[in-house]
Amino acid sequence: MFPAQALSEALLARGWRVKLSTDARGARYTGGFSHAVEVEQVSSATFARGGILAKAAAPFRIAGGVLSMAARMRRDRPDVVVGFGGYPSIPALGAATLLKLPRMIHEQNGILGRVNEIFAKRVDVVACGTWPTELPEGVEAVHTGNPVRRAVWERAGAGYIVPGDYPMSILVIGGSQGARILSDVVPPAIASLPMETLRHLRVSHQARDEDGERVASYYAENGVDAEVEPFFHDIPARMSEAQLVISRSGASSVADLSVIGRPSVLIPFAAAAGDHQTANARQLTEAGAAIRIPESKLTVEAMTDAIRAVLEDPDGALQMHRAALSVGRPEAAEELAALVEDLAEKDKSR
Ligand SMILES: CC(=O)N[C@H]1[C@@H](OP(=O)(O)OP(=O)(O)OC[C@H]2O[C@@H](n3ccc(=O)[nH]c3=O)[C@H](O)[C@@H]2O)O[C@H](CO)[C@@H](O)[C@@H]1O
Repeated sequence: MFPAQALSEALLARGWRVKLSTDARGARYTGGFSHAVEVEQVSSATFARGGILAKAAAPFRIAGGVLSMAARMRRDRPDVVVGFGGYPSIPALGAATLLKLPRMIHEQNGILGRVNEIFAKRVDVVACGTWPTELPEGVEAVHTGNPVRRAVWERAGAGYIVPGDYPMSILVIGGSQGARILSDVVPPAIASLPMETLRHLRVSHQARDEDGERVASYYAENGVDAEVEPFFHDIPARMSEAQLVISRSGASSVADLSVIGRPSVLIPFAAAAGDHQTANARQLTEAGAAIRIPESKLTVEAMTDAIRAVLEDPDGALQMHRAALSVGRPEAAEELAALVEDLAEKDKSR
């Protein structure tokens, strides 16, 4: 949802009206959007999840969503329709294709997701968050980078305090849902740090609801000052205060890390389609901004070594901070908004 939020912020600032079309589930995650964005719910469905009945009903739900969206778009005539992938984007993109409205997609990862793959050849432009992105031949593609929210780009290059003998913090995040593997491995790794380090350390740890209690008590029993939440609404602030971030390498997490510029230890989600999280992590590891630990090699010892490598080497940490910034694209939302405007203009002059 964050890339759509970031684009809506840039478009509103340029004076556009913005509507967000999503399904009932997506509508629950729109809290960060400006009140000026109208949220329109539409039915959609996935073939990938659910029982046999849900799968059998999926084509009908999708067709219903496309037709209802087409009726609304005939009335509203949006200047441009932008899809960010995922099945909730099918009705709006499907309707825009039927009505031949200007339309584009943005792909966050280096490999097209299933829905974006279907629409890549049916849209005017494919904007890419990662470069290069594997695309079918003949597709017009532009590298915009992954748009980050205003609260993130406002902290672009926020001053970095190198690790030392004063209050320090580590942020642990597992994508938008939290990651069990990080809740298993990170608390014991942090608890094994020297007393001298622990005395100055504060940890923010995002854990899944079902893991929260055991993670919080483990930290408390081992004398670690930690805050454990299922979702932090102030990640940009916490990230800019952190000396080190331990994270999955989902596209938006990598974008946030590179715009704010923080050293990280990344554990790509091994089951992600086409191993795209390893590709996402590469942007930061190749620049020297992150240490990657594949899930297959993730142990408490490997995590402890990685944390110590950053916290006990202030010069190295400073280099990692600079390296992260060198790949950040704080202007991605503006570039994407400019692309949307170009498409709207092109259509008017047709
Ligand atoms: C498990 C999975 O399939 N994940 C995919 C999903 O990632 P998912 O959406 O889970 O994760 P991302 O890293 O892309 O985005 C997470 C966002 O949530 C923010 N955050 C996180 C924790 C928190 O407490 N508060 C908070 O605000 C992060 O800073 C980041 O901006 O879509 C991405 C974009 O297609 C893919 O790259 C990921 O592979």
